[in-house]
Amino acid sequence: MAAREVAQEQAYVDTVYAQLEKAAASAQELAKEGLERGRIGNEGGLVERDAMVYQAARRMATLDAAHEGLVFGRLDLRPERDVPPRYIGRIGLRDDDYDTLLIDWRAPAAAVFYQATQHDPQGVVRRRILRSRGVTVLGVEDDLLDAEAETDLEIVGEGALLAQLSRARDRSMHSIVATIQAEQDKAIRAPQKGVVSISGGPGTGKTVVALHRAAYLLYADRRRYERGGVLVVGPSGVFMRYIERVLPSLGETAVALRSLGEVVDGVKASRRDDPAVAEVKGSASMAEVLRRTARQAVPDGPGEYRVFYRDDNLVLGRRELGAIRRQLLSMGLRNRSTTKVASTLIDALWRQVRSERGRERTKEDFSEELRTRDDFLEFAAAWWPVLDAPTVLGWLRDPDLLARVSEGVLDDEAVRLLAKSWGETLSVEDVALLDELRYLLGDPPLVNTGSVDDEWLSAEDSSLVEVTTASDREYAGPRGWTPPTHRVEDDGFAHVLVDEAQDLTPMQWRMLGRRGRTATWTIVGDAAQSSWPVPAEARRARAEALGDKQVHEFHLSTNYRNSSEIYDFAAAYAERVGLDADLPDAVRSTGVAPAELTVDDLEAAVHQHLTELAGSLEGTVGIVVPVARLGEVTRWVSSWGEFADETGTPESRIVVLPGLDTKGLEFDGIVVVQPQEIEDEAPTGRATLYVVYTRATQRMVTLTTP
Ligand SMILES: Nc1ncnc2c1ncn2[C@@H]1O[C@H](COP(=O)(O)OP(=O)(O)OP(=O)(O)O)[C@@H](O)[C@H]1O
Repeated sequence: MAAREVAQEQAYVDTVYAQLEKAAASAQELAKEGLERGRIGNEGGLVERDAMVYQAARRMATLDAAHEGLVFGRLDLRPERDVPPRYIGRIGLRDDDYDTLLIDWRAPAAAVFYQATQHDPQGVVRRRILRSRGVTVLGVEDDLLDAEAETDLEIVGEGALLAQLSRARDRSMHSIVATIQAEQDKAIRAPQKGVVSISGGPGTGKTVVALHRAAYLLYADRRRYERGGVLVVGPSGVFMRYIERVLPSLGETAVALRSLGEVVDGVKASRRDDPAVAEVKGSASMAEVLRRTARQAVPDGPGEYRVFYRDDNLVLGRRELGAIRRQLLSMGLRNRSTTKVASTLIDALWRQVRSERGRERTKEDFSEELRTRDDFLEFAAAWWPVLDAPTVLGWLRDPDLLARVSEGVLDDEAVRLLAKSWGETLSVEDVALLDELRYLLGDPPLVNTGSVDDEWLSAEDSSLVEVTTASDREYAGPRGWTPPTHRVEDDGFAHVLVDEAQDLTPMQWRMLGRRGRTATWTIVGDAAQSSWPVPAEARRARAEALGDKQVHEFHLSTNYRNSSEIYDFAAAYAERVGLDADLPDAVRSTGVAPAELTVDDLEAAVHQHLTELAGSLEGTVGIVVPVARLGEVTRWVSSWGEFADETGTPESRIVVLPGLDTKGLEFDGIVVVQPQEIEDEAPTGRATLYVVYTRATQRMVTLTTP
């Protein structure tokens, strides 16, 4: 019976793929036609070409992405409705007569696929999930939702969800379109306005649900979100690589995926400060410290200007210059005031002109003379240069300046920690400080480029070689969307999605808030997994970032990641150490409890258990270590030749990583090395260890020396 059902579905799926081929061919045709238009050689042709090539590229990207597992669902409704079965897929497709062949999973007509339950079947008799590889249907799994309906439908399989959850994990997250659960679907399709806040314990699908929500929004209001951009922010580069395939696999690329170290356009940081330093740099007090810093005189700038004018010796010394600086700062952002510097200095100098010969001339004469003097112009430029944020952040390396701007805001210990924290490269925590300074300083005034723009647009100019088209830029890679410039005015997005939000520092909330002033938001987090030690301060910063937007709360209550044995162990730990954890139900059991072992020889034990897990599990294995042991354990593992092919790259099956870096990730097997040390490493070490204990899908071993 099962084989017969599969064969029937295969016939339908074949029809859909044939239509997909046709759609792809017509998209290519459109691209070709567009390029032809570009050759006509007038501006209209170019614009049309860009629009057509862009549309075609978007269509092709969507069609390409949808290829794998294109058709994944079928709904049979009650017979009295007398409608043919509905097929649900990654994209929508119509046949040549414009009849629906496949419904996009995000379309209203597909909602019932996710929301119908036995308790409330909503007219659905049978929900069927098709399991495929490439274009081949491998099997079907059915749910009978309405046993009373009179039909001759066959029921096959025993639950697509459990089959999906038991699969071996690789290093990337996968889309869950086929098995989205009803409570998850509600969050995905939540009203677009304001803020959707999704909470839930470990493994409840917060991340994957949030990403499907981004895809849903792009579907529901493509114009708005594609134009304004969707920003997805996660804790680390490793995490962003883990999730980066989900949206493209749903056909969506108009999304900027950024880790917290990459939120500021053009900046990339991955180094993390020590927890104690991170606490200082992340605290809201830093906003005041930076405000004062951005008002300081340029540290190596000139301290005096002298000029002899007719009979007068005119001098601007430190005190006068300080007053002029404050006056300029009161007039607007520092960089924006560059245009007012010369005239303000001239005003101050003119007030010193007292001699008769000096006063014979007008102020305009005086001004004109100064503006042609090289020494004056050089002085003005050096005294009030256009400042970029990294330069000003660098001022804080000077202990005297740091002490001056921190006075009364940071305590001595915080100042000491900051003073020795600055490294060769920016840390993740520095990025939010940098962003704060960008806004305090302002963009420099735009230089007038005259008629350059007009020249660029001239299609007659045969020397004009176009390097990229809009579609090249958008579809260049998985992290597609970028703002048009690095200027603060282009920082805003139409939607901001924050994952692992419980870890954001107040300064990071400020940074994101500036990107989402007019945006809708999705915020995802679990307070018990927080590694930020001052939650009340972060809550205030979050509220400020969101302003008066309405917040819609959603809660997820089932853990789909961990086996129940592993999650019971983690939950018992959370209770024992007093974490106020949101404890979901874990639905899948393996019959294998985690092993807590005390060992004499740590290296030999890691080797033994890694060998065992890597041998018995098909998917990924993580070795989680205290930060202080990262180098040592990494050396061990790379010296064991048998794992050489499976370690060493970001895609490897076996990875060694510190506790904090496991946030958001999952592995089939986990070896936890010295859990007590992980707990003791930071004030929030218990939350970190709880995160570590909730990463494994199948097996977990903890190793402790006596
Ligand atoms: N409806 C579903 N069908 C299939 N798999 C699912 C479903 N919901 C969640 N999962 C899987 O459960 C795992 C956990 O999901 P996810 O990482 O999104 O959880 P999370 O709540 O963000 O976890 P954490 O807070 O612990 O990082 C993933 O492998 C995800 O694919």
